[in-house]
Amino acid sequence: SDTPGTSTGHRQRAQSSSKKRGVALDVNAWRGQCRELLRRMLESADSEPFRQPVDLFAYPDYRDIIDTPMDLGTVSETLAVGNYENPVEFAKDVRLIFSNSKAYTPNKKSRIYSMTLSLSAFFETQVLPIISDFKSALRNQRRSRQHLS
Ligand SMILES: COCCNC(=O)N1CCN(C(=O)c2ccc(C)o2)CC1
Repeated sequence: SDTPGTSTGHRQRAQSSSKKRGVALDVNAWRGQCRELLRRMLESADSEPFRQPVDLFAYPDYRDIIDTPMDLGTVSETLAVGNYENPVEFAKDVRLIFSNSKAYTPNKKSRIYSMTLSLSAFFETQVLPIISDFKSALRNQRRSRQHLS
């Protein structure tokens, strides 16, 4: 505005969440959304083999094949202590669970591998909007900070 002494003319409100195009653009919303997604996966019977680390006494050759074991309990703990910076890092660990299972399975008809397939199909549909909402919130945040005087 041109009234001397007022600075509202060019300053954007640099809020963490602002309404834009009907979506709440909150750069922190992804964490609660990922916790809820994990909760829904953990309640599914398909996640049973993936809730805890692999028992190396039951599968003694597991580490010959798998370099980086991962499980939903570990992902849950990492999220809870704040060690994921964004939903992309979270999705990378969850996807590691599924790629480990695909690498270890002796054949594509194994029961545990088939559980991986249905669980990962569910995961991918649910995590996509979480990641795209986070990226648009980040773009919006950078846009509004950029114009700050
Ligand atoms: C109750 O869960 C205990 C911890 N979980 C496991 O021990 N496992 C889960 C990971 N895993 C496989 O993805 C896999 C693919 C094909 C076969 C035969 O196993 C190996 C077994």
